[in-house]
Amino acid sequence: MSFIDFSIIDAIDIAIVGLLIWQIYRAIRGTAAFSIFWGIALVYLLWLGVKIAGMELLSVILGQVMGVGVLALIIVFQPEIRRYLLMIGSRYSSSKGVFGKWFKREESHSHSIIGSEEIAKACYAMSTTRTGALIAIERKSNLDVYAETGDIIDAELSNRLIQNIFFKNSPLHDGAMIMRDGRIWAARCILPTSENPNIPPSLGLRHRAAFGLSENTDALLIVVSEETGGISVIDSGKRRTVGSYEELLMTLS
Ligand SMILES: Nc1ncnc2c1ncn2[C@@H]1O[C@H](COP(=O)(O)OP(=O)(O)OP(=O)(O)O)[C@@H](O)[C@H]1O
Repeated sequence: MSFIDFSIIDAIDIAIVGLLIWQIYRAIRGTAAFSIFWGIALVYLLWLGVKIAGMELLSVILGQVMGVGVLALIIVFQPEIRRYLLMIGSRYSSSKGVFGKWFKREESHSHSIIGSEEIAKACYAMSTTRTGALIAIERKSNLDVYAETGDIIDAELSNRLIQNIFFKNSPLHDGAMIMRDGRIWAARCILPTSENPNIPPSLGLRHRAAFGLSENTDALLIVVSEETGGISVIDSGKRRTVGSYEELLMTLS
């Protein structure tokens, strides 16, 4: 009986396959790729059914379709695969290699943010005018994959330029601004939204996007609420509200 042969290796094997399927599901749910994935899964099930039923000709044809299907899958899912691999890379890469994950956060906290004064001035000004803003400051995790979703600016950091970007009528105001090495790297970027059920329902998509990036990377996020003018700093998935310019400057320095 095959059940008697069931070993710990088989259990690990099944667990890894389950985890892979779960990760694929998470990566593609809500996208057009999800429907394609289901289509292919159905063809695969049909192929298994046909094989069990002993229908030789159909089984050979569907087998060929499945063989070519793997290649077709890679082509169809190319953008998703690329985004996912980049996401994994940016999450786990650091100068310390694989183990960097455990060290980088602590290390990041000990460094002050370059240009913190200009950022704090801009955020405080936007808070008083209730201008919504979302700023992601890159640390060790590479944010290229997110910067690519928007427009690369690579401009010198200045209080006025930040305000100009988030000014309501500016074509760049929507989405997030990404900062790298003390420069404004990109604007109008789309960040992954968090699905954490513990985020207060009063916080909308801007805040959820900040939580989402913070959960996936070690970036420091600043959110200025358009609704309340409140400033939040989100770091390692934890939000801290900041009441004054001095407090924000202290948090960033
Ligand atoms: N995934 C995302 N990535 C980047 N920016 C986003 C994302 N989703 C929403 N935003 C930004 O957030 C804005 C909508 O914010 P929304 O009002 O839903 O959020 P909020 O957290 O309630 O913030 P506020 O307090 O400013 O209203 C959008 O116009 C867009 O600029």
